[in-house]
Amino acid sequence: MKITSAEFLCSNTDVGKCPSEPLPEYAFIGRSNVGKSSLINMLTQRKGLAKTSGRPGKTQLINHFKINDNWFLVDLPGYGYARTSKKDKARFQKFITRYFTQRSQLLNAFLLIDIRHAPLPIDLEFMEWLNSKGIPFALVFTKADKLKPGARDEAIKMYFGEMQAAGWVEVPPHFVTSSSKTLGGEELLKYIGEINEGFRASQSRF
Ligand SMILES: Nc1nc2c(ncn2[C@@H]2O[C@H](COP(=O)(O)OP(=O)(O)OP(=O)(O)O)[C@@H](O)[C@H]2O)c(=O)[nH]1
Ligand SMILES: [Mg+2]
Repeated sequence: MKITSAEFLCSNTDVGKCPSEPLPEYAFIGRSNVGKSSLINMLTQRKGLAKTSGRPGKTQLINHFKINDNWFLVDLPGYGYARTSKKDKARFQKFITRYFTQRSQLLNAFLLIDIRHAPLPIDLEFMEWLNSKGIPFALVFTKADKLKPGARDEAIKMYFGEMQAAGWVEVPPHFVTSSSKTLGGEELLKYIGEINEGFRASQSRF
């Protein structure tokens, strides 16, 4: 699938105020600084569309981007940033939880993992939580440019080995990306395109 148009629609903390059109939606989540906003810019080929920063904690709101006029990409705040105040952490957790549990058009979450990191408890907990809520998700190993190709495969193998040791019988679909070297976008967009098609086919039956 090709992205031909991408526009920023709105930012907010209230899921009730998110766009009301019943279009398929995909959310990017993961630790602060993992590269969520950069990946949205890479996929849409629009550099400044989502705000990025070298410092963790840049994205603070639920940001909706309308793609090809018929689906949404959503950039969310990261979790796990140690320097966020307790009050802000609780606030983020509240609106992110509401977003995931109430946004019925969310078809798939993409959980981003820095390819250099072994499974971190916070990521595994988040995966378990998504699973418990029945929210489908795929993993995106980001910053692949930081490792040589052979080391990437090894890192992913180790990651899945540890996930299995933590009790995951089936590992989720996964993608390997680099926003700075523009890698992995086509596969990810193909995946979204397939889900979009399934969604539209299921709707046209009624
Ligand atoms: N080398 C490399 N750096 C990257 C890549 N993706 C993002 N970065 C850098 O990582 C930093 C964080 O990127 P963001 O896209 O702002 O990360 P985020 O996950 O949106 O962060 P928060 O909004 O704070 O949660 C920036 O300095 C980016 O330039 C990548 O694929 N490779
Ligand atoms: Mg961000």
